[in-house]
Amino acid sequence: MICHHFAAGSCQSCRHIQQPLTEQLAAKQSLLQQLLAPFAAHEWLPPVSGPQTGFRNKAKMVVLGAAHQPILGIPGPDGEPVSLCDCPLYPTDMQQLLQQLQQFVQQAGIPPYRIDKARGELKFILLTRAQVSGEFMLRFVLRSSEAIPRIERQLPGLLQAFPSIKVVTVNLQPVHMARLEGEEEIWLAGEPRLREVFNEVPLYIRPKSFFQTNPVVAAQLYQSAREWLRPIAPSSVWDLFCGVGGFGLHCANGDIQLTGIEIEAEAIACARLSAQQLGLENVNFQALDSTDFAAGKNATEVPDVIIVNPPRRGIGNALCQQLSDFAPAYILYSSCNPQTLAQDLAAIDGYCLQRVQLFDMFPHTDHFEVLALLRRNA
Ligand SMILES: C[S@@+](CC[C@H](N)C(=O)[O-])C[C@H]1O[C@@H](n2cnc3c(N)ncnc32)[C@H](O)[C@@H]1O
Ligand code: SF4
Repeated sequence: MICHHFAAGSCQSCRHIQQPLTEQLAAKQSLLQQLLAPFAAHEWLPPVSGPQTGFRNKAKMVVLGAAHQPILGIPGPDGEPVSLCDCPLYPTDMQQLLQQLQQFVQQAGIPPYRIDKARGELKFILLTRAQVSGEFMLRFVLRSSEAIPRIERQLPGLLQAFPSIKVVTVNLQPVHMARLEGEEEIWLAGEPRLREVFNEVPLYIRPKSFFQTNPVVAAQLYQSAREWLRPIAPSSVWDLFCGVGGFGLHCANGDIQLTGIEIEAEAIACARLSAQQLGLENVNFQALDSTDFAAGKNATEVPDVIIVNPPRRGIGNALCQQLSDFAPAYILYSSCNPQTLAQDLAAIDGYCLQRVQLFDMFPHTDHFEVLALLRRNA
C-alpha cells in the first residue's frame, strides 16, 4: 500500500506498509507459531484480516505549530510538524473532519502547547468514530481551562458543519510531559457517550474507556469468542479486563451468569448500559482490579469459563497462579502481545492449548491480536 508520508520518511509508524498484506500476515503467523510452539496447539485457524486502509476508528493527534498555523499530526524526523489529517488509516469522512479541526483550532485562536517551552494550551485532539453510524466523539486535551471559552465560541459553527459530531469534551492535563490524558474530563456538547454496534450487540464508547481501534476485525474477534464458547454451553462466565464488555456481552444469553471485571469505572457504566439494552439480567459488571477480584473468590464460586483480555503486559504471575488453582473447565485468552501471552501460558498449569487464531487488528505494524482457547486437562 502507498502512504506518501511513509515514502517521504515523515511518518514511519507503519513499518511494513510497503509489503503486501499477505506477506505481513504470513510473517505474523510464523512468529506466533514460533512463540506458541511449546504449547502444541491442537488446532490453528486461518488468520483473520480486514481492510488495508480506512480501518482505524481512533486518531490521537498532537497539536503542533503556532496559533495562526496549527498542525494536527506528529513532529517529523527533522523536528518540523507533519500534518497527518490525510493518514490513509482513517476513513475518508474522518480525514475530512481532521482537516476541518485543524482550521477550527486556527479560527478559535488556541495556542498549541509547546513542549520545549512548556507554554501554550492545546496538547492533543482525540477523535473516535463509530462504524455503525459514522458519528464522532471529539476531545480536546488542554493544559488548563483557559482556552475553553474560545472552543465554546467556535463550537456551534463546527457542529453545524459536522452534525455527525455527537460528543464533545475537554480533558485537562496540567502536567508537563505526562501521559496523554489527565483525570478531569469536562463535557462541552452533545451526548455523554458514542454508540457502536458489533454483531447486533450495542457497545458504548466514553471518553476514558478503552475501545478496540479496528472495528471490522474486532467484530470478528468477538463473534469468534461467541462461536467458540457456544458448544461449551457454560452456565457461568467471568470476563476479566472486560472494558465496555465486548467479549462477555457477545457470549451472554439469558441462561449464562456473566461477571465482568474492569478497573475503569466509566467502561463498567457502558457495559451495564449495554446489558440493560440487551435485556440481560444475570449479569454483574464491577469496577475492580482483576487480580484482587479473583483473590477474593473461593473454589466453589469458580465459573465454567474465564475470559481474559489484558493490556500488553499480560495477566501476570499472580493471576496465572489463581487461574491454575481455580481450574475452570476453559480459559479464553485474547491477547494483543504474543510474547506476554506465551509467558502467561507457561505460567498456567493444567491446561492444553485447544485452538488459536490470529486477528490482524493492526495492519502494517508488528502488532496483532491472538485468541487462544485453553481446555483443562482431563
Ligand atoms: C486490552 S483492553 C480490553 C478491553 C475489553 N476486553 C475489550 O474487548 O475492549 C484491557 C482492559 O483492561 C483494563 N485493565 C487494566 N488493568 C486492569 C486491572 N488490573 N484489572 C482490571 N482491568 C484492568 C483496561 O482498563 C482495559 O479496559
Ligand atoms: S500512520 Fe498513517 S501517515 Fe503514518 S505511516 Fe501509517 S499510514 Fe502513513
